[in-house]
Amino acid sequence: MLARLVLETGDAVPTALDLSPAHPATLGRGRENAIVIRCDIVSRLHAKIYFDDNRWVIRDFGLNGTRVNGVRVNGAVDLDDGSVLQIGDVQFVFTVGTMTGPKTMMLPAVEAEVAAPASSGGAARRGTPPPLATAAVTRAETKVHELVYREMPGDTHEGEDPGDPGDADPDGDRLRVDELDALCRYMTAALAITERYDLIHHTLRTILNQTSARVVGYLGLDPSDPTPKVVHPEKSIVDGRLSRRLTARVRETRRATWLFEDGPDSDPGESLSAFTDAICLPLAGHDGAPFAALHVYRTGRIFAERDMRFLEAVAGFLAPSLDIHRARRKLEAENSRLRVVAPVADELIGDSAAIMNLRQTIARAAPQPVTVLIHGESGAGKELVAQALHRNGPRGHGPLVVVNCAAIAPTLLEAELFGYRKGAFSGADRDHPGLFEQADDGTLFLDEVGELSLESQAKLLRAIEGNSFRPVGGTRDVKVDVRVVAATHRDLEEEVRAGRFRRDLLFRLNVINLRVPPLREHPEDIPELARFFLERLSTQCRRAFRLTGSAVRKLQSFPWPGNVRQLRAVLESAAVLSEADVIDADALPLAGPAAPAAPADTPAPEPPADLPASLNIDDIETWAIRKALLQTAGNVSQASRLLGMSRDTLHTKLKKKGIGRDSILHPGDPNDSVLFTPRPGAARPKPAEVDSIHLGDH
Ligand SMILES: Nc1ncnc2c1ncn2[C@@H]1O[C@H](COP(=O)(O)OP(=O)(O)OP(=O)(O)O)[C@@H](O)[C@H]1O
Repeated sequence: MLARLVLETGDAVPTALDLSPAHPATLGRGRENAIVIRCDIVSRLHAKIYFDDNRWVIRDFGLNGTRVNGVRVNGAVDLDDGSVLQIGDVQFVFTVGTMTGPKTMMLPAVEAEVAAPASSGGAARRGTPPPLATAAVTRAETKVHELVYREMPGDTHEGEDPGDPGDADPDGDRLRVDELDALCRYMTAALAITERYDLIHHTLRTILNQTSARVVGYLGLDPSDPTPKVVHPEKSIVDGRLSRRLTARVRETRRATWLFEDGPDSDPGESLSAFTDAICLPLAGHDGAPFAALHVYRTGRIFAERDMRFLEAVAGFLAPSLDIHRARRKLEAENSRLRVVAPVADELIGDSAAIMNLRQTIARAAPQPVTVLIHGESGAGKELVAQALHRNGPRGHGPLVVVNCAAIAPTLLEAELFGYRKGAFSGADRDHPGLFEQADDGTLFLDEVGELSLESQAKLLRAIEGNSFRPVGGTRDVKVDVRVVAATHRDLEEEVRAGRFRRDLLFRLNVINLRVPPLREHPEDIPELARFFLERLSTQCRRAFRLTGSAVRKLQSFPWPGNVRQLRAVLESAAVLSEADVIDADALPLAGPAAPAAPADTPAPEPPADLPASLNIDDIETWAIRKALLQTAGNVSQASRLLGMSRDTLHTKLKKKGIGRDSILHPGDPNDSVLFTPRPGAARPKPAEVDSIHLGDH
C-alpha cells in the first residue's frame, strides 16, 4: 500500500515524500534521513515510518517526542489516512494511496530523468506542471512539485539498511570503513591512469558508486581544457546541463557549495529542477583558482554529511592529479614539437640581394596575423623561412609545429591534424590532441601543402576559416588560435588549373606570398654558407675544416639542383671522409662542372697529389710526403708519423726536395691562401699541432 507524507508547516526537506512498503523513511535532523527536519529540538534520528503487518506505523526515537493527531507517541503507533504528525515545530500530513493522484503522475517522469536523462530533458519534457518549467517559480512552490519522489532501488548507502533505524549513524559525518576502503581503491587505481579523460571518468564512476548521487559531472572552467565536460551516467550527456549557478558560485568563492544549505527559499534553477540536492566542488590548481568544477546531484533525499566528506576527499585528490596530467600533456606537446622542429640552422645565411630581399619580406610579414604561402624549390630554405616568420612574430613564444603533408597518408591526415577522441576508431584507446591543438597559440607550418588530397584540402580550409575543428569521434568543436604558414615546391596556380588544388584554399593560404630563391640564383652566398656549415661540423667533430680556393670555386660553379640542403650534404660528406681538415676541390663529391682552369700565365700545375709523377722511387717518396702533408694540413709532426720517419728526416727531405707549403695546400694557384680559418669559438687544432703548421719555417 502506497502512502505519502506532505509538509504542512515548518522547515523540512523534501517537502513531500511518497512511501512504499519496500521503502520506509526516517525523519530527523541528520542529513542521512529521508526527510531532514531543520529544527534544533529534533533529534538527529527522530522517527521512522514503515509498513508492517499491512499497516503504516510510526516509531519515535526522539528525545522530545513525536505526536500523532496531538497525542505523544509512546514507542510506535499506527498511521491512518489524514494523520497529522508533529515533530518539533514541524507538521506533516500522512495520506494513504496518493500514488494515483495527479502529483504521483510525476513519479515515473522523475525516475526517467534519473535513469535516462538524455531522453527526458528539462522539466517541461518531464510532464511536470508548467510552473516547474519557468524560472519564476519560487523554491517553495517548486518543491511541492519537483521533490516528489519515490525512493529508488539502491538509493541506500552500501551496507545501510533503511529498515533499521539503528543504522542511521549519529556521527553521520565520519566516513565508514567501506567508504575509506573505496577511497583507497579509487586513489590506487587513479595513480595508474595516464589519460585525463580516463581519470575524470574513473572519478565520476567512483562517486556514483560510492555516494547516493544520481548524476555526476566534470566541468572545465579553462577554455583550453581538452575535456571540457564529462557527465556520468553517459546517457545524461545530451541533456545533462550542469548548473551554471553552482559553477559560478564555486568559481567565485573557491569553496564547495551545497544546495541544501541554501535554505528553502532559494531557487535552484532549471538545470537542477529534477534533483533534490546538489553539491558542487571546485578543483583548484596551485594558485587556488578553480580550473574545473565537480557537480554531484541526487534525487529523493538530500546528501548525507558523509557524502560531502567523501566528495571533498575525492576532489582533494583529483585536482592535483589533473594538474599533473595537464603539466605532462604540456611537456608531451613541447617534446613532440621539439622533435619535429629541431632546427639545423636558426638564421638565414647570405648577404646576396636575393637573401636580403627575402629577409626584408619576412620582417614585414612576421608581425601580421595572416597566413603566408612560401614557395620555393626543395632544400632552398622554406622551413627556415617559416621558422623566421614564427620567431619574429608575436607568437614567437608559442609552439611551432611542423607538418609534412606529403608524409601523412590521406586517411590519417584528419586524425593527425585534428586529433581524435578515445574510442573514435579501433586502437584509439585515449584522447589524442592533433597538430592544430599542439600549435595553439603558435604557428602551424604545413610543409608540402600541395601534396594534400582534395578531401583533406576541404577539411583544412574549414579549420583555417573557422579557427576551430572537431576531433575525430568528438562531439564538440575545439577552438584554437593558430597562425598557418604553408609551403610548397609546386606551382599552385597551375595545380588549381589542373583541378588538383582548391582555388579557395589557395586564396586563403596565399595572403602573403614569399618566394625562396634557389641556390643557383645566389651563388655569391656559397662561401658564407660553406663557412657556416663547416664551422658547425668543426665544432661537432672537434676539428677545423677549411676549403681551398679551388674547392670554393667548384662549389660556386655547381648548379645545385638540391639547393642549400645539397650543399650542406656535400660538405658533410667531404669533411667526414677527409683525413685532412683542408678540403680540396677533388674531395667534394660533386658530379658536375669542375673548378675553372687556372690562369694561363701561372706555372704548369704539378701532377695531382694523389698520384706519383712516375714509378721512380724518388717520385713516389715525393708523392707520399706531399700526400701526408696534405692530409695533415701541413702538420710536420703528424705527417712524419704517417710516413714512418722522424720529424728531422722529414724536414731534411722537404728542404732537399724543395717542397713548400703553398705548392701543397694550393696547387696551381699561388694566390690561394688557406681558406676559412674558423671563427672565434670554432674548434681549432691543439697547440701541439699548431706549432708545426708553417712548413717553410721548419
Ligand atoms: N639561407 C640559408 N641559410 C642557412 N641554412 C639554410 C639556408 N637555406 C637553407 N638552409 C639549410 O638547408 C637545409 C634545407 O632547408 P629547408 O628544410 O628549410 O628547405 P625546404 O625548402 O623547406 O626543403 P623541402 O621543401 O624539401 O622541405 C636545412 O638544413 C636548412 O637549415
